[in-house]
Amino acid sequence: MTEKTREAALAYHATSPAGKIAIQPTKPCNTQGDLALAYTPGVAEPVRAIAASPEDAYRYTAKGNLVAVVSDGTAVLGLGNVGPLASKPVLEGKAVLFKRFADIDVFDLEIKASSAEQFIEVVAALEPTFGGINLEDIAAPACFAIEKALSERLSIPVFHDDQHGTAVIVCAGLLNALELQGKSLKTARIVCLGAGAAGLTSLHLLMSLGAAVENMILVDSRGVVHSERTDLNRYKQPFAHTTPLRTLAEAMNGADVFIGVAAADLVDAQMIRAMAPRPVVFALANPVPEILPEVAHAARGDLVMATGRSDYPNQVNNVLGFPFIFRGALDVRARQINQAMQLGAVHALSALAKQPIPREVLRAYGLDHLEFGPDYFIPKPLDGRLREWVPAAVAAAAVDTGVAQAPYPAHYPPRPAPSA
Ligand SMILES: NC(=O)C1=CN([C@@H]2O[C@H](COP(=O)(O)OP(=O)(O)OC[C@H]3O[C@@H](n4cnc5c(N)ncnc54)[C@H](OP(=O)(O)O)[C@@H]3O)[C@@H](O)[C@H]2O)C=CC1
Ligand SMILES: CC(=O)C(=O)O
Ligand SMILES: [Mg+2]
Repeated sequence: MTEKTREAALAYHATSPAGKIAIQPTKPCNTQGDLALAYTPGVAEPVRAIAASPEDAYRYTAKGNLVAVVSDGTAVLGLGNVGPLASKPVLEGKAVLFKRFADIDVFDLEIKASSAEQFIEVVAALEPTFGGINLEDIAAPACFAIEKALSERLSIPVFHDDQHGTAVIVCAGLLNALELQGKSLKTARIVCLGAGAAGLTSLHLLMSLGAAVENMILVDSRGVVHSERTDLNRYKQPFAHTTPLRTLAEAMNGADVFIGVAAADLVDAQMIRAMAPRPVVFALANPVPEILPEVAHAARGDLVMATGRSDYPNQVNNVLGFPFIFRGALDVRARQINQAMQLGAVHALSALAKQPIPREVLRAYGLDHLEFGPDYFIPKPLDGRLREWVPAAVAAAAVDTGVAQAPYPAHYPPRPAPSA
């Protein structure tokens, strides 16, 4: 990051009021009469109603449109375990995006927990407050057990954004990028650098779309994940093949796809040159990718590329997922966000990228023209059509798979065909 950008980012956050989000009332509270409704004695009426019928919480409180964005600060972007307090700008950022893109209200909750069990207890105890839980920036492997325990205990959706949000966008982006390169997901040789929340879950969702585990090479901080390693946790083990490959450089030789969800500057031009013809390079670590686009493009002219950032073309980032996936899930009161709902989002995103781009989207990005191609194979976050396309696909899949507790909303676009 340049010194100028660093200063601009700090000034942006420090401008009064500090931070990025505030809470505001939704009902008038200006007169004695308003006060008597908002607070005592009037407030006792919804209290009585909810005590008698818990479902009424969705009618009389903000619960149904309120999501907790929760972190323990153990894997904040690619900056590592910086702790819960330092995760607050990221969580406030997620809150802004939930509100800006999907009109969902958020409390950001930075939890100082001494163990995964304590973290689970704290979050589980918050269930009455929220319509859904978005776990954020919790390191693997603890994130897998935390999400599983909370999903089993709670009857509201629990969604680890870095796992499933990222996986949805990686899949949507990769389907389109491979199409542009004339390659198939079934036969593509995929190298994934990063065997944590984002990496492992992206590989699993890619497999549900037809990618073959035998074509995947997983790489972590100790090199290639292979069958002779004795240090692998149970989440990495399914990807441990018998192979002579040991280093990232060896793994990249002949690869069709590189997915980087690890840390900054781990890939060099030589590795990119060693990939197969017409490769796909997703360097998704934030804030600094595994390789910068200018370096990768200089290495060869036949690649298509994405990063996780807003300042390059093709932003493969979970911002395209979590606001819209939760919008669809909340609107049908889904009990969970299952794989069918995630795949609904994948197909909606990849299809939307092939539609002509409205003028207001071009304007927001200062562009005259853009069409489906190497510089545009995933929708842009400021595209207002995301708010229609993705929630509709997610809500339809929730209804079809029986996890919705409310019907497909009447104000949504006409129902898309059931997801495959
Ligand atoms: N663009 C997007 O939308 C998203 C991007 N990300 C980015 O992906 C990265 C990982 O996030 P997440 O999965 O949540 O984090 P985790 O902590 O769960 O996983 C990090 C993984 O990266 C590996 N790793 C870390 N440093 C290195 C290194 N120097 N060389 C090789 N591997 C390394 C770790 O290896 P080991 O297992 O050996 O410890 C681990 O497997 C971050 O940079 C984050 O910003 C994450 C989510 C969304
Ligand atoms: C985008 C995001 O969630 C991350 O980098 O962690
Ligand atoms: Mg994250």
